[in-house]
Amino acid sequence: MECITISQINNWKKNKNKFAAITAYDFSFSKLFSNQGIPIMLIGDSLGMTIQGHASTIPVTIQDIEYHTKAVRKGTSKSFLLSDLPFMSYYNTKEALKNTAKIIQSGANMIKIEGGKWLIEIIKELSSRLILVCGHIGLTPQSFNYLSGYKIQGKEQKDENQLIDEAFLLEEAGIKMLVLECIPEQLAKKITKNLSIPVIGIGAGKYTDGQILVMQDLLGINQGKIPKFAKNFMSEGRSITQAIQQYINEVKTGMYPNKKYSF
Ligand SMILES: Nc1nc(=O)c2c([nH]1)NC[C@@H]1CN(c3ccc(C(=O)N[C@@H](CCC(=O)O)C(=O)O)cc3)CN21
Ligand SMILES: CC(C)C(=O)C(=O)O
Ligand SMILES: [Mg+2]
Repeated sequence: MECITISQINNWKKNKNKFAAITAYDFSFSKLFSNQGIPIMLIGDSLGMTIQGHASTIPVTIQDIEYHTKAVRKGTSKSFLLSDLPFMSYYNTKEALKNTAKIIQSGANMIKIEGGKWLIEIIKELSSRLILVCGHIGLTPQSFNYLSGYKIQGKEQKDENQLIDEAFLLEEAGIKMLVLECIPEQLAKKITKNLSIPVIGIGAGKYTDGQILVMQDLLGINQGKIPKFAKNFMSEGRSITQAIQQYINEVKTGMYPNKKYSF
């Protein structure tokens, strides 16, 4: 089966076809999500919390992401796979290149890195070598300590301006996709409209080109603190496949995320 490509994803943005992405960490769920028509799966460093039971994503290693990326790739030849580079695995260009190689060789189509301005040179190097890079700004969980917890970002005018500037800078440096996490809906709308690359939101309201959720949140498996934006699609007695269909449908029609799940 042919794999979804970045040019297809670009077309979805152009044609205003909203798309639903989901995190996946293993073979079984990868196969199920892919068979249900999920076009993009993220091997997220959230696995440090959802799979390993840590209190943050900080302990996740490049070996962990390699292992899970390989498992997820075994489950699908169709879905576009995006893998996080974990904490401190891209602190300079050399480390970023070395660790990107491991992840792409494990089966990822694109890598994702968290941060703004400081990443410019690294993104330029990676994209000049024709690596697909996804940015991630707003709430960046790898900066959990610096941010004093998992909180909404971009609420003050100056933070809003900084996020807009960073989004432009990252696009200019060469990212081909951007994740916006936990920011006000109107700010995400502005950024999405003004970038030519696809923007995926989580807790960023309904105007982004795509949505992503952590699989344990949308399948009601998360027994800890549930973020405001996370919707349990397993309610009303649905099966897992029905829940995934419901999620895809609600994203495509703009039903999710409504006000209740946005900032
Ligand atoms: N299961 C799970 N779901 C996630 O979405 C997720 C992870 N794990 N781990 C990595 C990060 C951490 N994330 C989080 C975690 C908590 C909140 C949270 O509780 N936020 C408050 C915001 C409070 C505010 O500033 O208004 C909320 O009520 O949603 C948000 C994102 C998102 N990611
Ligand atoms: C929440 C998403 C965007 C992520 O980075 C992860 O799952 O690690
Ligand atoms: Mg992540």
